[in-house]
Amino acid sequence: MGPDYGSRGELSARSTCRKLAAATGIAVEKRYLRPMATVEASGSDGKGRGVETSVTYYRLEEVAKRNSPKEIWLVIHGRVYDVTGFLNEHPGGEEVLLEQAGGDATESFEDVGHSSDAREMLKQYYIGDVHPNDLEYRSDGEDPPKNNTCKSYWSYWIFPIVGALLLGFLYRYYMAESKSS
Ligand code: HEM
Repeated sequence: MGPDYGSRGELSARSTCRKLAAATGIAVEKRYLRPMATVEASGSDGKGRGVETSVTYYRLEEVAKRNSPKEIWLVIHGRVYDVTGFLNEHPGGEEVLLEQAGGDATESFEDVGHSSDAREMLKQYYIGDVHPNDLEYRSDGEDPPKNNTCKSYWSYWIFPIVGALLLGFLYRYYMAESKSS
């Protein structure tokens, strides 16, 4: 039986975010519009041109099967990496990778304090993301937060506005003070 990629019911919970994205014209980083393993996502190629990339989602049970030296997958920060070809090259040795094989290696990866070069290398082994249903915040069956991109929209707006208001009040206060003295 193929993996379960969720039901359409979960899609409505994200409508607020999608509406916001439509209203602002800002593309949502990842779309979960269809219950499929691979969905299209909008991005930029760094030159201002829009490009279409696809994200493949893997269930944790699928990742867990890749736990032998023949095939090693790991999860780090919700992303799935196929490090089979990296086993013999890992400067920290193959043992540590084998210990984490098929599981979430985020904590051990971070505990080692890997360099930025090591983090850059991750890209080479990236094969997809953990399916949203398997992320920790889904474990209680609740819908996830709208998504990180949407959360950041609010912080982009609120902090500058509050800051500008504060500055305005301070300016008026000092002007009133200097007039009265
Ligand atoms: C795809 C995943 C990984 C990549 C690309 C990677 C890459 C690297 C690199 C480039 C280094 C050299 C030191 C540095 O630049 O930070 C390193 C060292 C090391 N890594 Fe990893 N690593 C990965 C996963 C892991 C995991 C899951 C563990 C689990 C414990 C681990 C444990 C270590 C250890 C113990 C060292 C040696 C640190 C030292 O000697 O100071 N690595 N790794």
